[in-house]
Amino acid sequence: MRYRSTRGSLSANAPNFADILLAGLAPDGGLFMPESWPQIDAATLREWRALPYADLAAEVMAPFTAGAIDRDTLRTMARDAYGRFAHKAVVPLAEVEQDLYALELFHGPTLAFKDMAMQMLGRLFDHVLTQRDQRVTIVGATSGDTGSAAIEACRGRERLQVVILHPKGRTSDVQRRQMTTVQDDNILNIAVEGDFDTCQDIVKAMFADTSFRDEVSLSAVNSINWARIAAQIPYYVRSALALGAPDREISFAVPTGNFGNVLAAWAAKQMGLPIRQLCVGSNRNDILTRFLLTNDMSVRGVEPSLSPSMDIQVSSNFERLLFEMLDRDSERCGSIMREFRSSGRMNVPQDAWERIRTLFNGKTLNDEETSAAMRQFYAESQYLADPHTAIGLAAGRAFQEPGIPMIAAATAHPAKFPAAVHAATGLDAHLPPHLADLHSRPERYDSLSSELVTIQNAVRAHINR
Ligand SMILES: Cc1ncc(COP(=O)(O)O)c(C=O)c1O
Ligand SMILES: N[C@@H](CCOP(=O)(O)O)C(=O)O
Repeated sequence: MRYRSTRGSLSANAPNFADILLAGLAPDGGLFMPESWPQIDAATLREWRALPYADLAAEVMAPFTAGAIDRDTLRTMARDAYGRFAHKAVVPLAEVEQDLYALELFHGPTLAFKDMAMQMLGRLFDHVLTQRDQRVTIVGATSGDTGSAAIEACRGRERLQVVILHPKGRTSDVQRRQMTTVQDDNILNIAVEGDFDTCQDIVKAMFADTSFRDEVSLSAVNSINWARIAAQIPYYVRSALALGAPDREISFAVPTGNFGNVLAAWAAKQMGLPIRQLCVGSNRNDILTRFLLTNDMSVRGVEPSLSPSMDIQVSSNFERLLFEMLDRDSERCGSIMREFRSSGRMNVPQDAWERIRTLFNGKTLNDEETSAAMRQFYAESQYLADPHTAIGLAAGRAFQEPGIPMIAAATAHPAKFPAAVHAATGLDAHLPPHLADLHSRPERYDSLSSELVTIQNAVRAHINR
């Protein structure tokens, strides 16, 4: 499989999976996309019903890594990665109401769906870097969950230096401590004055600064890296098969921020999974749902909410969908994205917007509605949802159709957001034993302004120490 940028054409020496894993972002500022969509036929899908999760993940990812990493190597990595998960099904489905399911993606080491991909990414980086005898510096932006999952997956790996930028004071205490209490030498945490978009902009600016990018061998673990999306596709396949696909249609609801998770669901549809609806749930940072309703993609300031991991305005992965909806016209895609960057407003052509509307529905919940949904799911179904999951479940319920299972992505464990859970339900959500002493562990992080050179110097100092 070869890859191309959303802002460029497929060149003769187009990169393979290993190349794009290390590159993170395309040199022209676009996002990498596979040259074509692998197809899975119904007979194959039926055969996959019997596979354990790790083996299924290797099958689903193999066409994307073809030519760079073989199926057996992927399977070994996946067995190792998912063997550490706390639930033997890895991604269990809980029926919350009739035909409304929670797909629990939070049984990994850091209790959020990010572990699903990140546990694979840590191993993929190690494999490719060892083969090439190289080292890279990963700089990641987090609104709370990507950071700890990346740190957990990469800590102690000698070919990786990891710098994670989080918005100062805007994550939950549990989320911050999961990052800042890790003492491994190859990890640096920076609390940045600003919001998640500020952190994400800094990462993109570092990629645009080609001399810095080359100096530190910059790479990415955010969902701008296609490898993240590829590793998030298998759980959509697994859960749909568990409820009868490919012999019936399934719908998904996904709480959304950077648009990576729901894009993985859409990719599964491209590959042949019979997905009927894709519903996105937003908090008050509702740029995506506003766009779906009115074709208004205009950036407003990021506002703090009960679901801090979704406090995002610029949803990076939307560029991938736009590219497809423009029939892979990379010139048009690039010019729309550049204009969006300078004006804060995206002019999506009406026909592309209409195509997107046939695929996606959106629902926004403010904090009161999120709390009410958490309370209601617990009172009526004894399902304790974290605020992000509650938004996904509520969005799913809003668009349910009779006889079609609606699967909502349960993206975080309630114990990551104890204050919000307690306020909504009166319950205390306890951390599992491996994190039970989290609040007494010493923290270590730098606090810095959002100035690009300041952060670049901190990255240099970290890798040259
Ligand atoms: C718990 C949780 N739910 C939902 C999201 C939104 O996912 P995405 O950014 O892939 O849209 C995030 C962050 O990305 C998250 O951490
Ligand atoms: N919600 C994320 C934000 C970054 O998203 P990513 O999927 O692009 O890494 C977080 O928790 O950090």
